Amino acid sequence: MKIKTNSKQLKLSVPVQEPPISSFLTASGTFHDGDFLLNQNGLKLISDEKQPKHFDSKELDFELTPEDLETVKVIGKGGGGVVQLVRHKWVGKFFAMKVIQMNIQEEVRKQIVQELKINQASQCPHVVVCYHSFYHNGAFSLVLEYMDRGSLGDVIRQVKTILEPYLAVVCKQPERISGSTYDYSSDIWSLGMSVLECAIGRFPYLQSEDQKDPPSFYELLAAIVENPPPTAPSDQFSPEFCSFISSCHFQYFCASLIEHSCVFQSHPFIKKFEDKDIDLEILVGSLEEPPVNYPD
Ligand SMILES: Nc1ncnc2c1ncn2[C@@H]1O[C@H](COP(=O)(O)OP(=O)(O)OP(=O)(O)O)[C@@H](O)[C@H]1O
Repeated sequence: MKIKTNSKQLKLSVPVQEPPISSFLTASGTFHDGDFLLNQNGLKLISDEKQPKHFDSKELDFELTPEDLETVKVIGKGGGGVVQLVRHKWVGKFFAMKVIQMNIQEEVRKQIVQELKINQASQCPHVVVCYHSFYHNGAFSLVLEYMDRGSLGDVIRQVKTILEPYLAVVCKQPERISGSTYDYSSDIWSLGMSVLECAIGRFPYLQSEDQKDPPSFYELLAAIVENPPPTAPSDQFSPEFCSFISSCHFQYFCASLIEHSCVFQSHPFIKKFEDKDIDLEILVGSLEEPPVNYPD
């Protein structure tokens, strides 16, 4: 007898085969990924000449090991892990320590390694300094410059919206990070969305001002795919600002044009306040609450 089968019903999803632990962790507890080595002594990069290059504590004139740090309190939580306020036991200096649990999934590990490499290599004065990083007891720890006002998100929670002149200065600073060869179209799109959120005081993909909870991942995905990209309301914002937000979308959807990008270098919105000497300290000074993460 011949049984008729529906080929669709026979589809099986095969679980992704993750590489064995030994492919990224040595027996002595050193995490490795290509030329990247990380353990409780810190980070090393093996150059082409196979000479390990040690990364010493950036800009610090004292030693920094995990044992030198004591936790004061937890100050934040992000997608990647928990952020603690820590104090150097002997010197008394405060740091923010981001602790990310090692993930067995290769893709997530690659992202963590990428973040660690970028943090380590960054020399930009507008990027939070990563003084040191460790891998210990199954977790990555990044010892970061402590920002006593928290993140831009923490500032918006207090001021609700940020005025255009300050946003222009903030945008001008990411420009300095990226330089003229910046070509991450999705990050340009994210910048546009973040700046718009700061300006209107709510997540741009929310349906209305009453909807306080951010959408779920799938709601967001559907909104991005099905709707035109959010724009700045032209009756509330300058033509330059509205054009800047639209340009960020445009750059994203026309990635090939990125090379010739004029978004950061010469966009009228960025240039508009250039000679006005806008000081972000005035924005920070206007916050009513004391520094959110200040030690008790
Ligand atoms: N260097 C820092 N100084 C002071 N507070 C910080 C510092 N870094 C992070 N925080 C606090 O911890 C919170 C979480 O930060 P974290 O970088 O883990 O996540 P995120 O950037 O908000 O999101 P994601 O993990 O998705 O990137 C921030 O919102 C902020 O309040």
